[in-house]
Amino acid sequence: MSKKQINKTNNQQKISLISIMKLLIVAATEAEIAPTLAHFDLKQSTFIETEKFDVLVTGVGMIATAFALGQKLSKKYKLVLNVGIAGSFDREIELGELVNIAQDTFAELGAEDHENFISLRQLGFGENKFSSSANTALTLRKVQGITVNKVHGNAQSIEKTITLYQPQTESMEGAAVFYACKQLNIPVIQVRSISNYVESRNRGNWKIGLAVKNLNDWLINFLKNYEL
Ligand SMILES: O=C(O)c1cccc(C(=O)CC[C@H]2O[C@@H](n3cnc4c(=O)[nH]cnc43)[C@H](O)[C@@H]2O)c1
Repeated sequence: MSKKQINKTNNQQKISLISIMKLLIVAATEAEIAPTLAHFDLKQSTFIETEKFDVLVTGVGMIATAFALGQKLSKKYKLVLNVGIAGSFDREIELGELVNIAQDTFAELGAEDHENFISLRQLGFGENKFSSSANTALTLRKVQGITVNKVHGNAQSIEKTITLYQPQTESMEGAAVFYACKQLNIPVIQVRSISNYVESRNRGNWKIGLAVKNLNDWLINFLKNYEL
């Protein structure tokens, strides 16, 4: 075989290896990852492919996330990284702090029983709590999250949710990403930047700009150091 043919074969092998070992970044909105896309000179789109990683922008909420992952998640990804902003129940976590969501629970899946709530698990319909599963070493605070359809903004419902789950954070997608990755046995991590406290709704208190900046500073650094 000539030197040229050997190089060609090696390049083909490299390309096929890359295509089966990629990282998939999952975010709900383009706004949450816009600085990272700009940094790597990537055009905004709902699905972006690069040599090292792909980016999937799902839309907000569990249904949009499940649909988008149903379309794009496959065994060619060796790791899924769910990123975004989130609310915190825990006042020890500062606004703008990044957290590693170690466990995430579908908080609203179940049945009301008068004043009480019966979880999906208690009803006997399967698990409602899912875990981050990657070995990737992250030096971020590990927290327990919940995933909701309806962002909390009422003192009474916040109290009930704290009693039920003792959560530290909430998002609208995390548990759906963990669930999809578990179905395909793909390692997954979720990193969120805290934009607001979970409290009686006061949008003026949210620090979205700070949370998005800190998230993207971290993500750009992670991607620069990420090896296939
Ligand atoms: O208004 C903006 O400029 C803006 C920029 C980037 C993102 C947003 C969002 O509203 C993102 C929605 C996204 O945020 C998560 N999130 C944030 N706080 C909470 C919360 O307290 N409870 C639940 N989810 C929260 C959620 O995952 C949404 O997908 C706006």
